[in-house]
Amino acid sequence: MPDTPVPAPRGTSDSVAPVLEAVGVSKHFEVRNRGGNNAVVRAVENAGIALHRGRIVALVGESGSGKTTVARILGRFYAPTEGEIRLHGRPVAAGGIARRDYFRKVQLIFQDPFGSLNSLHRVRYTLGRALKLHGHARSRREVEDGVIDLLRRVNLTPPEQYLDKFPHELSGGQRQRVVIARALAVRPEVLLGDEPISMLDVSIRLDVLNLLAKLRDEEGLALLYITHDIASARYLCDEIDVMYAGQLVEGGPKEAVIQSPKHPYTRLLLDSSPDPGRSLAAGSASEGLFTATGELGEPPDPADPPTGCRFHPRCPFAMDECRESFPERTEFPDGQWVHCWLHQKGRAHLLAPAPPAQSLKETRP
Ligand SMILES: Nc1ncnc2c1ncn2[C@@H]1O[C@H](COP(=O)(O)OP(=O)(O)OP(=O)(O)O)[C@@H](O)[C@H]1O
Repeated sequence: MPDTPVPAPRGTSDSVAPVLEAVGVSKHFEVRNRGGNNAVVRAVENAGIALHRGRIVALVGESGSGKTTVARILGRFYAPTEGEIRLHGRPVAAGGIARRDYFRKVQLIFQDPFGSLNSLHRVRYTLGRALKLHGHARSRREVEDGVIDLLRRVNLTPPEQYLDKFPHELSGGQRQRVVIARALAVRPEVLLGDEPISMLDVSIRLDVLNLLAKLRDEEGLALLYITHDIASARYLCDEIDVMYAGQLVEGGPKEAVIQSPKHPYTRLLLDSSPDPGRSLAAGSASEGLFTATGELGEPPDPADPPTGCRFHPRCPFAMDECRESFPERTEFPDGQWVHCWLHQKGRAHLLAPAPPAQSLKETRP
């Protein structure tokens, strides 16, 4: 993996209105627990996320933190229990925007390229059908040209080599490119990628990340990139949002979040991954820092989450306030933000990193 991350386009997300936005969304699932009683899984609580043209937001968090649920709410697979989704500022719920129109603008890419494609259909049919369904090609010639163009855009070249392949004749990375091409056939403005590289061979992950970067830079797509892996988030994204047990705890420009985390949970994540470049190159995302639960402890049960800030039982700085209520958002001039009582109570200095052992020795009298 190269050292240099893909450069972010100029401008900040604050300067323009978001294409797609989740505003104060919660998702509660009603389930039956092991004892046969009704329970409510509080998968996402009052989350806000904004996706802008030509920018990629990473949503990171350990397994079960609610990332997929956020993507499914944004993709209109789930209706939020509370809050709303806005496309170009217009609420989408209750007839605001027809589902078909919505799916023309917003496409979701799943983790599993194997399960996402119909094994009985050749690439030509899969992509051609998507073009026809959305009215972007009619005649045989238009469909053929459109399919070839899509294959080129996802770097499956020469395209003729892929037209008549079945999914099982493609590698995992090629299949994921076909999945992305099918999403592009719709001409969306937003792509929601739910761990789009985690099931791919390590050797081809970087290619798919670079393809997503190209779609951002050259086509101005707004992207949500869901991952366990901070290394790939740092490589690809412009912003990183951190989710813990259904609550978005921190976010902002990626380097600000990585260099100067403002939430103890983000700090723990980063401390568990001293070299964020390593986990992408070394193996699967699940081998990265988020499964190092020995260090991070167990996440809470979403059917019985802790009160207040859900991180407080694992937080070394927990105060009474943390148990009582979830803090307001603290904003910083560079666009970084955090929900943490340390900042509300003037105790953020506790988060400052300890000086390295060497410099301690040097300054000792
Ligand atoms: N349809 C559902 N019914 C009941 N509970 C659900 C449903 N979907 C998700 N959950 C629960 O909501 C919580 C958040 O799940 P979600 O899949 O969004 O997390 P995640 O961060 O994407 O995890 P992973 O990284 O493992 O995919 C989990 O406790 C999960 O079990």
